[in-house]
Amino acid sequence: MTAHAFASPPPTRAAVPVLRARGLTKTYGMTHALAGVDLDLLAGQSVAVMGASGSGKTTLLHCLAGIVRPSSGSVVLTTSQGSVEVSALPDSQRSRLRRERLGFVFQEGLLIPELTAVENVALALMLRGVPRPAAEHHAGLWLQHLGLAGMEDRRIGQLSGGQAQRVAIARAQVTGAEVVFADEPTGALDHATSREVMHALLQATVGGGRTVVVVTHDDAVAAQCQRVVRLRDGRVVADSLEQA
Ligand SMILES: Nc1ncnc2c1ncn2[C@@H]1O[C@H](COP(=O)(O)OP(=O)(O)OP(=O)(O)O)[C@@H](O)[C@H]1O
Repeated sequence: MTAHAFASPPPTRAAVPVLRARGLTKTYGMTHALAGVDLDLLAGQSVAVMGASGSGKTTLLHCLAGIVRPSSGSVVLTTSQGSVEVSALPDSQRSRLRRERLGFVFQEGLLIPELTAVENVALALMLRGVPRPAAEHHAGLWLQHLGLAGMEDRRIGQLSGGQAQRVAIARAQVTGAEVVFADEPTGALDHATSREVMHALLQATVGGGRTVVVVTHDDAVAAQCQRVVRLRDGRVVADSLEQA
């Protein structure tokens, strides 16, 4: 079985948005981090979310991914397993949804330094009940697929920043997540490595019919995505899809 076979692409649902946000607001005290966002993300689409510091990018990502609940508005996720209103779920069900149906690549990687590359990736499967030998086998296939053959048994601290981000990409992909969220996935990398990591991320996601949402300050990273959404003061002020 190949890495692709284990995390097979979902059927095409071109007309139905994978994520549909309506009237999203998020308020922290006096701060309106999101001030009314409507957004449809399609299957197989790569979307960069850009904007100045404090414009609400991470808050939007966190609301879309069910990490935080919006103050008002809704987020509906539609995958091959059906539709769910993420924003209406209690905390425990949102955690489960994130673990089972979504993938995450954050700048810090969220990798466990004490574990090896293959153990970090396998953990995502073991949390879903896959026995360790099978989990490590499939984790190894994804690491190979992302150019990390021979590095499976290194701890995270023994990898370069770009290699560690590839481990994070493998971890986000190994469960077959149909939507992957990346917050500044290349923020700590040099230009060439950033390009390679973005390429690996896009190949592993969009290449398999999955959707990827990337928060970034970097124009070069955004240019690798199919669509760019710009935020200002918690609102969408530009969307390359609408301009196209
Ligand atoms: N947990 C929180 N508590 C209070 N205020 C918050 C919280 N999270 C975000 N904010 C505020 O909400 C606004 C939007 O923050 P957010 O992190 O979404 O912006 P951003 O565009 O991702 O910024 P950056 O590019 O600097 O990461 C900011 O004014 C921020 O200070």
